[in-house]
Amino acid sequence: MLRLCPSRIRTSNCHKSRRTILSRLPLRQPAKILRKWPPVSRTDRVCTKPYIIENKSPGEPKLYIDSGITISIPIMGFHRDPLYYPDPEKFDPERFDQADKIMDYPYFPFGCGPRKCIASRFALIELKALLFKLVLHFEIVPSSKLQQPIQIAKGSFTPAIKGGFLFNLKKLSL
Ligand code: HEM
Repeated sequence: MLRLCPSRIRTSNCHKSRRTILSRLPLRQPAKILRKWPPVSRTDRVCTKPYIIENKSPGEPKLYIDSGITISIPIMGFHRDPLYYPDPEKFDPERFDQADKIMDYPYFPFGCGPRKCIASRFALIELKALLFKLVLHFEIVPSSKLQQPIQIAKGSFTPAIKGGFLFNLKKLSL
């Protein structure tokens, strides 16, 4: 049976008994940068039984999906759909601030269901630890060679920046 992601997917990082200092960031909130820039821009599922997606309005065709068909699920497309995220190109962390509304957003940078990223919690902790160390010891300055505004490079499976993500690290004297 094909199981597409419902729109109310989000990753939960909440595990109160295992809170650490680094994970004291708002746990019930998504990693906001992964909304606009999900490193895995799409995932897919193979349909194992014929499935019909019913039309939502009269006149709209039903969608018949045969077994064996691969469905591509555009994670980044959902994350940038103005239906759910007004002004989707804007990096606006505050848009997630109302915790009770988070469940209403399609947010699944780590995929969903039984084959969801096995390392979703590990990846967030790892990134927080890396960022923590970086901003503790360095000032991060965009390189003069960085093309701005940034554009997505073509031909890369994961979203990559055209020309490279070039920045300099200035060691802070503590
Ligand atoms: C921010 C970092 C990461 C993101 C956004 C990410 C995202 C994803 C996504 C979207 C999938 C497909 C899930 C689906 O189809 O429902 C996936 C699968 C997977 N990821 Fe990640 N991932 C990240 C980091 C990692 C890391 C650090 C590891 C390993 C140390 C990892 C291991 C895996 C594995 C093994 C799968 C396949 C799971 C399965 O097929 O059952 N990921 N990841």
